[in-house]
Amino acid sequence: MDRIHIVGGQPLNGIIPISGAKNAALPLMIASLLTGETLELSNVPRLADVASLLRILGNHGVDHMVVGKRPGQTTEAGQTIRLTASNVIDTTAPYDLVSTMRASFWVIAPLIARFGEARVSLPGGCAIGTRPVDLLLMALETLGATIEIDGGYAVARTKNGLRGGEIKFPKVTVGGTHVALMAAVLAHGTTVIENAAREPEVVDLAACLTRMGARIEGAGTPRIVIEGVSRLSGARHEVLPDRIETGTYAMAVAMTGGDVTLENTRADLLHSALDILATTGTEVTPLDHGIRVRRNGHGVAAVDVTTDPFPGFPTDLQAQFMALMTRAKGQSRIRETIFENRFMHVQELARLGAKIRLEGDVAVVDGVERLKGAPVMATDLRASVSLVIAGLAAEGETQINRVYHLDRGFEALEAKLVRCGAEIRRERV
Ligand SMILES: CC(=O)N[C@H]1[C@@H](OP(=O)(O)OP(=O)(O)OC[C@H]2O[C@@H](n3ccc(=O)[nH]c3=O)[C@H](O)[C@@H]2O)O[C@H](CO)[C@@H](O)[C@@H]1O
Ligand SMILES: C=C(OP(=O)(O)O)C(=O)O
Repeated sequence: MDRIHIVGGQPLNGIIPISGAKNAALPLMIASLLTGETLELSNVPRLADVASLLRILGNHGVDHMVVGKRPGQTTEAGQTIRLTASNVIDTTAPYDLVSTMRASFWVIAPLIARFGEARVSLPGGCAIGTRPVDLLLMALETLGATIEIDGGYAVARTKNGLRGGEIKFPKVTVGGTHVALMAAVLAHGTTVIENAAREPEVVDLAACLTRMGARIEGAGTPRIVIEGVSRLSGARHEVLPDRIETGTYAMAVAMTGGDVTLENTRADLLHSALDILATTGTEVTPLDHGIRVRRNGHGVAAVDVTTDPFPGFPTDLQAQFMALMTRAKGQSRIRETIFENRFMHVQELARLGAKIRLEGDVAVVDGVERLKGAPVMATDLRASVSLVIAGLAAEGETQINRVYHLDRGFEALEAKLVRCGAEIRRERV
């Protein structure tokens, strides 16, 4: 298993290109199952999760083609992938493929909507809580699917197709909203989703589905109304920038000091995180095609944070923000409200000298003057990158083990950081 070595202490200066969003690309790829025509997605990030999902879609019979580079295109440009589900041969998504990744479970929605049946293994994904799928299944049942759990699989069936209905989510769920949307676009009649997730990735999926001929209103608000259509067509769609990658590098610059322009991204995708970052004393300037992040000389102020569904502070940036707070001046309280077990980075940050104590769903971080490099273990995707951020500021060498988690969500992490002056390298073990 690969290891990452970081020698901390260098400020970051330069340009970091931001990739397409993993959490948008995955549901968009899954949406290709809704039509027999070709869906062309551009700005798709080169990530392990994308490769895993291509395997899952391939198993259903979806053909894919990665389009070659165009003249003038840099290596930083995301890939363009054409997906064609004209010949779906299998509506089962098997355990060994689905268990590595949460989003793969969402294939259940287009499969039941278009083919009237789906047999999908219960999912895996980052071990940050129990992560049930009851609300996803409730949404499908509301639209008329019958569901049973059989041998670790969710088996969904419908005799005469899905029917529109009123789906009321008792809590905000991103996956639930994606599933409800993908099922409702091909259902007979009108579906209303109440308490829908407002995340930009939901809006991106709705935009793509609309291009494919779906009739959707209200995406980005808590109430989405979908008028089912009998068929969808192919379309071209560009995956939106990754707001979590954007926030991660912004926090890295706040941690090390320096001056970095994050290119091909949008400040409006992560206002709450950027506002919090500005309160820590980091200069954040939205630009036309990116965001400039600067911190020179002054230290980082301690700020309290509570994670919340969009537009609140994202849980997927909580670990990175905690890394930043380990060196803040004073005490910060970080409350995690989305996942019950998303503090696995705490004990690893402690190896670097961080002072953090847990009080239920709150991590109390007392900023220390300096961190010292040590061997640490990556436990999940965002926890892993929080260790990278801490390592970039720690004295001496930090060695991060189990980095395959990072490869699920961060494209060319080392290359992007090295170009800005970081001393970071991967050891192939
Ligand atoms: C691939 C992807 O896009 N993953 C993101 C997605 O995960 P994911 O879609 O899994 O997260 P959800 O928004 O569904 O989860 C929110 C909360 O609802 C709970 N819940 C969810 C479904 C359900 O059927 N029952 C239930 O109780 C979850 O356990 C959690 O406590 O949104 C999360 C919250 O922004 C992010 O951290 C993940 O990065
Ligand atoms: C938790 C995440 O991914 P997944 O939902 O795939 O586990 C994440 O992207 O931070």
